[in-house]
Amino acid sequence: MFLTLEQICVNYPGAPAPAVNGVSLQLAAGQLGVLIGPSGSGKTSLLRAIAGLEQAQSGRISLDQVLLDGPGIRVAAEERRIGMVFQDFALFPHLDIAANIGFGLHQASRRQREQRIGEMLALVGMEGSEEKYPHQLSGGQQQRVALARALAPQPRLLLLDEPFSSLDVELRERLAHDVREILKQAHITALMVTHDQLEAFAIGDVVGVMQSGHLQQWAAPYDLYHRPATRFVADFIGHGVLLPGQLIERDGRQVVSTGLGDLHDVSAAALAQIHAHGRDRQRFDVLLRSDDIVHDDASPFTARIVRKSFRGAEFLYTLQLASGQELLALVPSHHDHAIDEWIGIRLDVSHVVTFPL
Ligand SMILES: Nc1ncnc2c1ncn2[C@@H]1O[C@H](COP(=O)(O)OP(=O)(O)OP(=O)(O)O)[C@@H](O)[C@H]1O
Repeated sequence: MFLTLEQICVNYPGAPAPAVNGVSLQLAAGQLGVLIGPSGSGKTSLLRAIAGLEQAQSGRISLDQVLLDGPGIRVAAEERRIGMVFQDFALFPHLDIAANIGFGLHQASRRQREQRIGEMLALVGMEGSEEKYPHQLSGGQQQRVALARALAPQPRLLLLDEPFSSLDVELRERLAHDVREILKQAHITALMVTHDQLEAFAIGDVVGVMQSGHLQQWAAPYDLYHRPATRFVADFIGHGVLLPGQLIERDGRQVVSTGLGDLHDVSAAALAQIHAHGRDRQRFDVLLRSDDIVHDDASPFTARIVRKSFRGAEFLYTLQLASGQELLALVPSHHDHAIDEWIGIRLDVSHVVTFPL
């Protein structure tokens, strides 16, 4: 693996708990990793430890087979060849774009520097901007220049800390896709921190969810969404709700029975997960996402609409069962029902995910 972290801990003096607590993860060369998690969960601290700006008190960090941090070893930040892009662009306002991008290229000849600046501007789609100044550029353009500047000295790894958070939502989405393409085209290995799940999914080959210094799961976006490893991840990613379930045999088949009907499509992986619950494996919680609940007038199960929000193609309904439990359901927006109306619902769960009680 290109980047390997093993059991990294970061403790700030006087803090009651470690900011980063035993985090291990790996990135292959050219892979894009993203860390998400609530405020204060340790994402920035982890990034700074990788950059060498914060001391990891224990654990090992290696990059391209070289140990950067480990017992008795600490490679200085400026020798790690790690580039960083921050939220606030941090371009030098008094330098033109060429000088900003060329800032880290002191060892290159003038010709090499000009060539590299030209290549970097082309990479981020800003050819011909050499003589402009940062204040003449939009926020998105400034962030492209910041990316070009970080990539110019050919870092072995790029770290991005909330690079889009000061941009408006529409621009963020576009820039997130562009940045993924730019990094892939340049075969850069990168680790990014964001608050925004959709951004994480749009950019990351692998996404990690942090909570209280721990890395709860490190997985492909699809697996994070469909096979969350912990209740925290299930809730944090896609607002899953949990419904009591039970493994029973019906007509010779093992099914998961819930208050909203049986789930027949129980994969071997789901059964293994249920068996791993141990002691009380007959009863557990089943994860339901908004796209697992289908509006069906013919269904014997009904729920009351408590809230609804229009999302264009769909409504996101908050539903309440007779038991009082709330569920979220995405319903095509041509089904426009009123608040307090009872509608028929049916479960259509393609991945059964369970958690022990
Ligand atoms: N320099 C510091 N000195 C002491 N404590 C710090 C320092 N930097 C961060 N912390 C604490 O470490 C914990 C993790 O902070 P960190 O900034 O890494 O989290 P984060 O997940 O990046 O948060 P956010 O999403 O709000 O940026 C928090 O409790 C924070 O208060």
